[in-house]
Amino acid sequence: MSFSVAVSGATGYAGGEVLRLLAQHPEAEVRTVTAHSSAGRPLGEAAPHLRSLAHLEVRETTAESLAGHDVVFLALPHGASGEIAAQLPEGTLVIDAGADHRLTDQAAWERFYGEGYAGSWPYGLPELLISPDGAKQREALRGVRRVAVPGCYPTSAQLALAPGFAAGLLEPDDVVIVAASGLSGAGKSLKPHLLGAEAMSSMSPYGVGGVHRHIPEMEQGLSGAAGRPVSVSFTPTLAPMPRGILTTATARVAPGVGAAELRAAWERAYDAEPFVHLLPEGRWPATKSVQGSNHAELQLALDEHVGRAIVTCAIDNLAKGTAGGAIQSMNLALGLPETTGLTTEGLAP
Ligand SMILES: NC(=O)C1=CN([C@@H]2O[C@H](COP(=O)(O)OP(=O)(O)OC[C@H]3O[C@@H](n4cnc5c(N)ncnc54)[C@H](OP(=O)(O)O)[C@@H]3O)[C@@H](O)[C@H]2O)C=CC1
Ligand SMILES: CC(=O)N[C@@H](CCC(=O)OP(=O)(O)O)C(=O)O
Repeated sequence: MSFSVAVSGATGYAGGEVLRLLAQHPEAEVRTVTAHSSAGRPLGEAAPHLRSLAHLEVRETTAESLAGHDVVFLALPHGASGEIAAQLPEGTLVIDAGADHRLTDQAAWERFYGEGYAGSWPYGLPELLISPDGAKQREALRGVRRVAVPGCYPTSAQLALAPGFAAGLLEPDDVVIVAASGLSGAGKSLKPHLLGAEAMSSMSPYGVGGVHRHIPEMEQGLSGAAGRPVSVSFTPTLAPMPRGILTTATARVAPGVGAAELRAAWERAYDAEPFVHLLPEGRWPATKSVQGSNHAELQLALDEHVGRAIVTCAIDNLAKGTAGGAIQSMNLALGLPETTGLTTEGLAP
């Protein structure tokens, strides 16, 4: 059985990666691609790497152009997907790569995004531990017709720390997360600080001081895992690479927690997961190993000097951090094997 699919924001980085993965998905048939300023042009002009889909004409993003498909992916700027999603039939599976439907707390959404809260949808991170009893988000995605795909930083941060919170091993009030992202995380539109001359051979922080919009999303997920409020200090940095996120997340361990107990919690959480793995001791995550794949690599250590767990996680921001996670959720929603059309193999060198 194959499913008809429309992808909006098809000429952007997130939409383009959704299309690259759909082109290799055995059950998906991409019928429609939509965007905005490139409407009326062949997709191949904006996305020459998508050879098998290059002939499709990009259409304007409207409820009419997206109608009549089994699955619609929205990869639009923040604020644009809430409005269009409200016009799509309830029976259509709508998967939003943007932030419009990620947060359950309206006040938090408005604080970071402004007006236009559109309600929350099932959160598309199947491996996320959602309570101290070991339940995962996966079950909440089976058969749904709406999915909010997580932000790329929150994907890595929550995968990094949720096992420790669910197991009661980490203190909730002293969590520090620093992450480096490849430049594609900022999207395709022109931004002066992302010009090659500014961003190559250089690293710099941005969104410093508790102002990045991914903070409430991280706190929402980690609080669920912990069963009590978790507060997060988060600092993003830009790294001179096209793709990839390397997150370093640290938290104080509860009194008496040792290294073996920490390791066992992460092993228990992820040993049976197809796309999230704790590396063997002594090996550390690298963005290169996960490039182009739906894989998240983790490693951890106990810094006994300061009593902190240090957890690192590498993902591809466009794959597991967006499009891969979106397709994994699509598979669950449609009742397909969760791994269909996805890979754990990265690119080397
Ligand atoms: N880049 C990333 O790593 C991640 C991105 N996301 C999310 O995915 C979404 C898209 O991001 P990204 O691909 O990076 O952005 P891009 O800037 O690369 O692409 C934006 C896309 O949206 C289209 N577009 C712009 N304005 C409108 C509009 N008013 N109506 C319809 N279409 C419009 C553009 O079309 P055109 O070019 O024709 O104007 C383009 O196809 C965002 O919500 C982002 O938060 C989520 C996780 C990670
Ligand atoms: C490098 C960079 O600029 N990254 C983006 C995050 C991209 C992403 O995943 O987030 P959304 O889906 O919430 O847009 C940022 O910090 O705003």
